Amino acid sequence: MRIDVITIFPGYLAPLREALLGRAIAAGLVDLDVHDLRDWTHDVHQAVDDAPYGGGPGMVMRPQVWGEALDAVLARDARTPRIVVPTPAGRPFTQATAQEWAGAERLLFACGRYEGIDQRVVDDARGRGLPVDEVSIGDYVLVGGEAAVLVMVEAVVRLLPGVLGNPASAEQDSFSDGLLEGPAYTRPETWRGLAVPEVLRSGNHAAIARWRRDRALERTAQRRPDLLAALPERALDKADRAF
Ligand SMILES: N#Cc1c(N)n[nH]c1-c1ccc2c(Cl)cn(Cc3cccnc3)c2c1
Repeated sequence: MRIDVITIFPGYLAPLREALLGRAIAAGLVDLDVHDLRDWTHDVHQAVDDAPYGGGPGMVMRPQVWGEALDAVLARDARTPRIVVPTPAGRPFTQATAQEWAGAERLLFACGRYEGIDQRVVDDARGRGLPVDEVSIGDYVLVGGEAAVLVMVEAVVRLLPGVLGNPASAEQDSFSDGLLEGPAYTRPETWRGLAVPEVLRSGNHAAIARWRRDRALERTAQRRPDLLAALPERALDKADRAF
């Protein structure tokens, strides 16, 4: 997978070259290029923003600069990317989104700042038949798109074959079966007077699986009843319903 990121703060994306993601890049599983939007300005001030039409607070990012940047970055690889534009007004980014994007050959993230990117940049890209996803990572307000891109790239890249040491981890993710993960434990057996649940030390794999499923159902019901309500009928078996 090729990932391109366009931003006015390239340094903000440095963590993408650390740890798991860094190893994926080193292993050739991911090609990452981070581009400075100001490389496509032509004035001495390298202006990337201007006042909003219709008035209002803040500034809006100029379409000319973004148009040139996107055209140039698109042309650097024959593969057509999904263009991802983080925005507070976007569709929710979920595990399902990450799984969908993990199948893409190429992702191009357009990181904006200020009050956002002139809407005509997205409209022009869509008008040329390019797939554009305007997404939000959650119901809170950030200062720009870079933090969102760090989150989304990690969520996607960890799903790529060969990235996680143990592929089962991704299969047993929270959300992968529609439920939150239950509690996890490791040695010692007792710590500060708190013991590991006995069933986990029983060696009875059926009982352990049942206990873990019950804890996942319990936690999901307590913390994310919306996820439970969204589960398809077939997702809960008779034992689940008895829980
Ligand atoms: N994804 C996501 C996401 C999220 N979950 N919160 N905030 C953002 C986000 C993403 C992109 C931008 C761009 Cl471009 C500018 N801003 C600042 C801003 C703040 C309030 C209203 N308008 C713009 C962004 C905030």
